[in-house]
Amino acid sequence: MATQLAPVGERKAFKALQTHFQQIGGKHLRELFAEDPARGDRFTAETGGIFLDYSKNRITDETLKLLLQLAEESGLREKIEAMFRGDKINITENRAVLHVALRAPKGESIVLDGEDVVPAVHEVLDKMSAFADRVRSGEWKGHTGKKIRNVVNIGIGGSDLGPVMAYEALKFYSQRDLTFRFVSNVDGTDFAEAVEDLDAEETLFLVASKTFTTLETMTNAHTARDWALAKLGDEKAVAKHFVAISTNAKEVAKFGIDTANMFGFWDWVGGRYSMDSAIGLSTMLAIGPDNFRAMLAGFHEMDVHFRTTPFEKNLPVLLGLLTIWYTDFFDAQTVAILPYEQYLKRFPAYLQQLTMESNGKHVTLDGELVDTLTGPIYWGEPGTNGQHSFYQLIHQGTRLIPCDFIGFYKTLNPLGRHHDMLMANVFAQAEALAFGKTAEQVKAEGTPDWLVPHRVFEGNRPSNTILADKLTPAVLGKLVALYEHAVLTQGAIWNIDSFDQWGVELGKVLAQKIIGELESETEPKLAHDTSTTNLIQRYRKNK
Ligand SMILES: O=P(O)(O)OC[C@H]1O[C@](O)(CO)[C@@H](O)[C@@H]1O
Repeated sequence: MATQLAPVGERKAFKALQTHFQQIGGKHLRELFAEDPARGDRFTAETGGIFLDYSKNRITDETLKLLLQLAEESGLREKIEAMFRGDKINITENRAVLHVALRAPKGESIVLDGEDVVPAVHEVLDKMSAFADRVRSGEWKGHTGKKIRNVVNIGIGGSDLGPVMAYEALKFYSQRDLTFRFVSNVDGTDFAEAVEDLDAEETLFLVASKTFTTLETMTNAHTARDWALAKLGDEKAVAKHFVAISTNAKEVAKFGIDTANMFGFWDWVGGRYSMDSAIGLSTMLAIGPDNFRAMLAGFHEMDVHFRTTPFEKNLPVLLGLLTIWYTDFFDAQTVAILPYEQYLKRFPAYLQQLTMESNGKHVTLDGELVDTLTGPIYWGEPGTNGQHSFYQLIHQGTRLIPCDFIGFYKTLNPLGRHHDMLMANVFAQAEALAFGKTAEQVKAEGTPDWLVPHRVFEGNRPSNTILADKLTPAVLGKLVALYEHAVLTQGAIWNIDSFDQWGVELGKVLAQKIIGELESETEPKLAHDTSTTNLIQRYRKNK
């Protein structure tokens, strides 16, 4: 199915950007601000209380104009509409991409294959809410009649990273007499440590898996069942202590969970786009149905903004285009996500799957090799901790690392001067990265000549600063949707499938084969390369 899109490098706007890059790529942010002092007022955009200052990027009005032209020429508008309309834009899996339907308000309609999907979304939400209310109030009892005090989410990838991130991000709003744990790794230590101090009689397991066939999750779920039944004794206990979140009712029933205790979603929700589906049940149990719905409303607000706002004022589009600029013209390899909000400590890890599983692709939708770099590496840590760890390299290393700073006007935990100090660091870091410190400035401070080069800050390191009032469920929804749509923006330009993940398959298949070889009672016939064969043999000998 040809997309009719020329390779990125052959598009008119891209070629114009290449010429433009020759002219301004080497310009320093000091010069850009000197020539255009008002850029700090102009290169900003805001929606629903999310403010983006992108003036400290190595761009001019012309850069922006050409990037916006590239978006138009690449069919971004049509791509956005196609997603919202429910077209099967996940071409390699022949699926619609409708995470936006998960937060569509009641009464809105999104028709897929002749059926409006929004009522089903609200049915599941209502079922989740009723269940959450029962658990939170203590009405839902375990097999021996005790209240549930512990919730353990078992899932991996999108069935873990979103729930963990949202739980941590919204802990301030959580019901504190409920303990939450998240088990993802097939490493038994993850499960063992998670339940070490828990009482099975008071523990509810949420088995979260879109497919309900994922090796790690099913292994952990079976171990959890054995652990629970060892204490509770009776198969019937499963009904009170296990619920499933999945699209696969057949496998859920096979596992022994009553499908009445299953919260469904659909194949048009990608794993990494699912934290606002039933996969978010742990989030709802923690913060309650009203807060969860407030989060969905936040997501929806950003969806409407993305769909309706002209590109030059559209936050996800701007964020996406800036990443294209650094990736494809400056050859930047990474993007650093630097939240100055302790509650967002898992946000960078969450964004890693969202961005890298989505845009880590090497062929276009037409199956041709892409002719530019695609998805960069996303990484990061909360400020100010990162400052005392890896910022040295961002400031003075040899790589260009565009940074996203995320900060809030208000803290949820006001403590003396802490918040002003925290936020002073956001502004100082972005300023230092952009403007640096020249040799003249260093010398003028009386630094001996030999030390001057070491103390020079080249500057010209670009960053975005994203500010919001305070971290609420709605604001979290807006932030996640902002990055989701920035991912689509990038994918549209690279003309790749941002919604499949074939790259995770090969390792999974090989591991299945090797498991048998590691566990075989008799010496297995190994048909690997010499390195893999030796490693397997060494493991077998020493395990
Ligand atoms: O929810 P499931 O089906 O267990 O899948 C978990 C994760 O595995 C992947 O398919 C691949 O790692 C992710 O896309 C997904 O989020």
